[in-house]
Amino acid sequence: MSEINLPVVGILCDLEQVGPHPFHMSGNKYVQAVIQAANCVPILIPAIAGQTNFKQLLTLVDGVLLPGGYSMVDPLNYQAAAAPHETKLDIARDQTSFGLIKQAIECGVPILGICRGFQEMNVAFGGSLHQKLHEHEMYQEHRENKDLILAEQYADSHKVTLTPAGQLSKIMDAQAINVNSLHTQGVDKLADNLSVEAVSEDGLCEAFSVVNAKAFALAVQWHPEWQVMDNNKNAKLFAAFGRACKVKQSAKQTMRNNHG
Ligand SMILES: N[C@@H](CCC(=O)NCCCC(=O)O)C(=O)O
Repeated sequence: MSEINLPVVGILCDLEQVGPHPFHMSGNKYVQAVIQAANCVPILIPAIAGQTNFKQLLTLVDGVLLPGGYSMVDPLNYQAAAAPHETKLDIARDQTSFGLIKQAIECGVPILGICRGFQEMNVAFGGSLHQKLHEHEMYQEHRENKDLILAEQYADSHKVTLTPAGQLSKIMDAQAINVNSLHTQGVDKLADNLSVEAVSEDGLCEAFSVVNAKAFALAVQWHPEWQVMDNNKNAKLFAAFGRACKVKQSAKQTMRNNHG
């Protein structure tokens, strides 16, 4: 019988076409990481953009997880040229994410961004992305080889150096870690209110925190949810996120007790 008073984490969905119908969905590895590594209860947040009252929705959760996703963040969101027509986009997720991010930071709700979620947080605060890192000679290959089995796609791919005395370095108790890499887009201009927490060997920003955030507000370009319980550094990241969600839950309970 699981504990009955665990914090609740909202996981943002993709809006994906399955046959003739659009579905709101997210990957099981994110759900499992919230359960096993953050010790929280996962619920899914539909990508309904303008139909969402973000303030009301955030009263229902103690934390927000922005997971990865195969679609690209629409470059029109950061005033870049329109993506080629064959690009897989998810406008509904983009718009829902941007609203969630800003409201979560405003309300001091812990937020963890992963891969696409990391990119969304940068864009939400006015940053921009390289649309195709592999077309820039300064960057190494950051995409996965989709011909390989999943375990090889999500295997460690390169090293990142953690910002000394940064939040991530403290959480992970490390100066550098090896990470997997499954992304086409990457940070170009980092938003002004974000602080670098990790950098790849080629200089690409791979993690950041929100400056002066009221609560946990971190994002990473890699996939810490992948077999998280077998990776003690990534497990520490989710555990820190879970602890922050527990603090938020307790604060909300205190508020309810004091105000009826
Ligand atoms: N589409 C973006 C982000 C890449 C990303 O999130 N990949 C993982 C998708 C599958 C998963 O959730 O593990 C880009 O390519 O930059």
